[in-house]
Amino acid sequence: IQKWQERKRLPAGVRPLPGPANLPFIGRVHDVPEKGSWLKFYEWSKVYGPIYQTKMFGVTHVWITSEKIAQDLLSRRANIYSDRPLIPNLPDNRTSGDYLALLGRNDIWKRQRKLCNHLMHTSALASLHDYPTLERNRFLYLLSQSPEDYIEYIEQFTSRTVSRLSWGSAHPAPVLRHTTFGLLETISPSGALPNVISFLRHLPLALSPWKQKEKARHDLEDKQFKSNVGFVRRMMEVGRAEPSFIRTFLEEQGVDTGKAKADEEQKAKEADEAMHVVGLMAIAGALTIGSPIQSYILAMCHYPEWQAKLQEEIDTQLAGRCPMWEDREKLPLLRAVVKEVIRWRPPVPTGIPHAIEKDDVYDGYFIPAGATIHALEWGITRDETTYPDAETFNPSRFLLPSYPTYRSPLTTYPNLSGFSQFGFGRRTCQGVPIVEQDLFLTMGGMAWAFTITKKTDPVTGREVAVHWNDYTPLLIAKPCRFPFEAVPRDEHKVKKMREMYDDAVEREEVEKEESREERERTEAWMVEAGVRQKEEEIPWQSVHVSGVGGGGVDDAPAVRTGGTGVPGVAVALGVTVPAGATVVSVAPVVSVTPVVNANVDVVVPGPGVDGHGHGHGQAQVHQAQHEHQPQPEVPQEGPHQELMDNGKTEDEAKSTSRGSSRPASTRSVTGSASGSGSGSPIWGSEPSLSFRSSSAESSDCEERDVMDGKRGEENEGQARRRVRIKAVSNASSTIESLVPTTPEREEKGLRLGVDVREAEEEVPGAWRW
Ligand code: HEM
Repeated sequence: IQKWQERKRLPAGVRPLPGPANLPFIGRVHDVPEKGSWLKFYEWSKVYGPIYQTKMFGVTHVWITSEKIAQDLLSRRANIYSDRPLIPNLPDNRTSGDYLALLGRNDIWKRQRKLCNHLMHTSALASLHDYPTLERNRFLYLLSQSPEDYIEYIEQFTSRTVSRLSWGSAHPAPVLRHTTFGLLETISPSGALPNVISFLRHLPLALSPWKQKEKARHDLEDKQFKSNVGFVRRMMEVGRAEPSFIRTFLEEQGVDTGKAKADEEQKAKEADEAMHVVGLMAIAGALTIGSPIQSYILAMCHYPEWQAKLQEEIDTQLAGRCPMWEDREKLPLLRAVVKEVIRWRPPVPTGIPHAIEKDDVYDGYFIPAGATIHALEWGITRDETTYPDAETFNPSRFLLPSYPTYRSPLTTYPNLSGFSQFGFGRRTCQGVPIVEQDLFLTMGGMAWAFTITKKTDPVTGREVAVHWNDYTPLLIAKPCRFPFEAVPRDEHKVKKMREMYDDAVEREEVEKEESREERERTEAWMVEAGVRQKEEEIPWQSVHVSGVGGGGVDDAPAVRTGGTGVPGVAVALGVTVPAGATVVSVAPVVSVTPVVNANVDVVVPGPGVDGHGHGHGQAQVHQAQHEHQPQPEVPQEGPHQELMDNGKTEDEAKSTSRGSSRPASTRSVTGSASGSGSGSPIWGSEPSLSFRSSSAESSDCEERDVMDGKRGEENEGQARRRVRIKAVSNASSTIESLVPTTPEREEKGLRLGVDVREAEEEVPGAWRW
């Protein structure tokens, strides 16, 4: 019947679009893999041509793999091709006004897009207030300290930068990350079943796990957005608001009252709408930009020759300086690399779909009203007429006149403006200035600071394989974790990175204090939403530091003088201690109960403890009773229950880790929550307890994991860094006398030592805001 109806709709002489034969009702759903769906759609384009259709549960999907056709339809016929389809798992997406990018073509969308455009333009004129540089400087140093945590640091970079742009502060970044990735799941075809089996959307809330999850996520997001705007207002009142999209809006709207009530109501409505527009901009920034940053590292592993050329350009043009945004005219190759990374591995490979509002005919083919139109970005970037030898990463295509994509002058081109990867027509991406600056600075900064290479297996001496195209399956695709080395290029850069980081951290001090109220509030919401565990439920870890020498007690003077880290305490923190860092963290004495968990970074202390009879330290990791735990002052960026969440039973997790400290070099080895570590060395070149038990190739590559800390290496990495461990010495009284309890510490419930936060701020890699 459906086929007959469709044929009846066809105007005379017009053909239906080609495409694979459809099964009744489900169409071709079964053919589309969950992972890399764009590869399948691209494969079909090789069979059916650059515009073809598929059916899925009665909906017509049109796939376009030619930039020209995408322009012809989505840009030149924008009056009928600018709507958005309904997202079954977010059924009010076209009308609610919460997410501008998902709105239908209606007045709300027009109004919001105008505002978004204005805010973006204003901010771009002020060079985004240098926020990307500030965060880039922080990012480079963190990456240098722990390259294996690159995903975490990249996500921090993108979410913190866009939080600053949106609300003038980085404090909303952790919650933004959580709610944003939840939204990505909600709207992605592979993220929620109703998006594929659309009738599931009719299930009532009580019966729909997808609706329940989305509601909880949305509630949290709403509270957070309101809190963020409240924060900006509060700062404006005292004249301390940093520049931001919201501040621009509120300033222009005029914060003065004394107007007619109707005006005030109208203003409140407008402010509410602006809150959502800015929220969406933050979401878009937090979601997307991490993809090309990660793809850059992947590209450098496979194309070292381009990295060498890029380094040469930076070195010669900037005389050893780290690239700044003002240098862009001088660095065409860097701009070409940025563009080529996006072309080579499109961050939104399936595109964001449009919907057509009226029947249309293109090149003799019928496109029915209501069809979902996909500009398949993956296919568009593989069009050999525009991008010869498309599979190869080749920035030359934007720099040499022999290529179709060359454009002069090279002081301006290549750039990202008008690039197909940011969409078409009236729905084009509004965030290009942010993307351009973020990518220029991070990729340029990485090329300046590090040589990225594949790893070498220390046993076989062979290169460790790196995948080419194993990407996450959601709408925004990111490369699955892969191993690599990021070797600082010289000592000067190491020093410089530290200075840049210190400056960035210093700048944040005041801001942290000012946003304390909001941070505490959002922390409580995260707990309420189950993203974090309640403080009293957290299985606090305590580290029993015993033995002589480098084991801890003998190093107590370091605590007193604020000198180099104490080995035992360093273990307790779970972070690498850079030589000379002040690492002091002695938490209250808690009863030391059966040994349970050894999930910590093990730090071989650096200079400064050499003189303390190193080699005899033992670290035993215990689970503490937690009757009298102090409340932490600093909220964490992610869930902190992961330590005990690695799928291990308590028995499995029981372990005692012992070892001898190795002096001199500062070296981090990770210990695992599982395994019987008893009596085996945890320090040394071959740790018996390896946190990263799975190989990079077998890494779990689900986006969700990254945020929830449930599975996958990424989360293990986060857990390792975020867990709060309390140190207790078997000679605690000695330490207590060396580090007297202050009234302030007493108040916090801390009997001993300097609180953990102090050390965390000192040491990169610990959790932070
Ligand atoms: C690498 C990063 C990014 C990529 C690849 C990207 C790509 C895209 C794409 C493909 C679209 C859909 C265009 C269409 O429907 O034809 C889009 C829409 C949009 N993007 Fe981006 N984007 C990125 C970053 C950003 C950022 C940082 C912002 C922050 C302001 C942003 C804001 C938006 C908005 C507001 C829309 C919706 C426009 C509308 O529906 O009217 N994007 N983006």
